[in-house]
Amino acid sequence: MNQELLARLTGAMQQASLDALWVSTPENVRYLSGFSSPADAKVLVLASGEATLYTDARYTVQAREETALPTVIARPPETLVQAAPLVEGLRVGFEADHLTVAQLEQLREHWTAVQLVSSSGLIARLRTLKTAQEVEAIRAAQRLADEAFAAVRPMIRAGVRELDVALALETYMRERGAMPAFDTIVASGPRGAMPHGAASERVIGEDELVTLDFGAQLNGYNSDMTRTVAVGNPSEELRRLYRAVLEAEQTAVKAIRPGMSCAELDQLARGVLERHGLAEYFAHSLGHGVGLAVHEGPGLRQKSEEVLEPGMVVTVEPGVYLPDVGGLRIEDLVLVTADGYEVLSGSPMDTL
Ligand SMILES: CSCC[C@H](N)C(=O)N1CCC[C@H]1C(=O)O
Repeated sequence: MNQELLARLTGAMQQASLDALWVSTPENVRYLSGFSSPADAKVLVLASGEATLYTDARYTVQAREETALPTVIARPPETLVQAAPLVEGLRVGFEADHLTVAQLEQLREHWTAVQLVSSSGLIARLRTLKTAQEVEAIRAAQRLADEAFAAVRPMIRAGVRELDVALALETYMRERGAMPAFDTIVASGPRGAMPHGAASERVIGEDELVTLDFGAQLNGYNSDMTRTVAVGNPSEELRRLYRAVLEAEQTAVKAIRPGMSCAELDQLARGVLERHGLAEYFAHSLGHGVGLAVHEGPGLRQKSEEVLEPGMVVTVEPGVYLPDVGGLRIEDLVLVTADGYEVLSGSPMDTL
């Protein structure tokens, strides 16, 4: 864990009046420790800045290779017995957004002389601002996704199953050491009306739009991009939808700069779709931060109170979804820079 990050975290803990933080959210465990099996690990951070990784004997060698943090090898609930002397008499925060009720009961059982405090978003807020190293990791993940798209684009035609397109994208990424960041979305024809239309056995038809939303997870960091491609000659109505979504996407991307409010950015894209009479079909928020998690802060949504800052990496992904007709989405991955933005996704977009 770098010293600046540690100082920011202990500062946030102090503000929340915490003497210690029990970190259980996998992405946060990885963020603090660099350990690549974070679902089987926890980190205890003390206000003094001392941090310890707890994992079990399956990971003895891996932990030695991957983390600079002192490591305790124990399996829960022995983990809690081991940590108990460090937290005795302290106010200890736990991550309410992740810890299950059963796990909280275990903490209560083993840490009897501890004041357990529900905390939320302490590390998530730090994670919204990426270091140069993190930006490089996301850039590499996106580059791989772009290459996968270029390799698979020629097979997206009538007569091919959505599943086979998804498999080709995922195979390309897996062969190069990555995993799919999430279930690859390939939504063709009327399935385009499903924002999360994971690839199905449907065979792509002639003159349809096909929405592909996918990402690579490489060294823990994710990418996220959507392209909608035309097969044959889609109808003028579908083209109209496509052009409206493209305009909304480009308008929002071009407005990105530090100080821009996330709610305002969402409204900018929504306003474009409104002028095209399509706002009611834009069924989700404009975008979200991307990093160790595919979905993280900041949220580019109507009720957000967040403001863009340099170092944030966000998606911009307006879409329209018309039940029984179809729909589409176009999404770029964008870095907020000191004086504007840089689009990290490099795949070409169709012009319709
Ligand atoms: C299941 S991960 C989906 C990734 C995708 N790019 C995405 O974030 N969205 C697609 C529809 C809206 C948005 C979402 O909020 O899930």
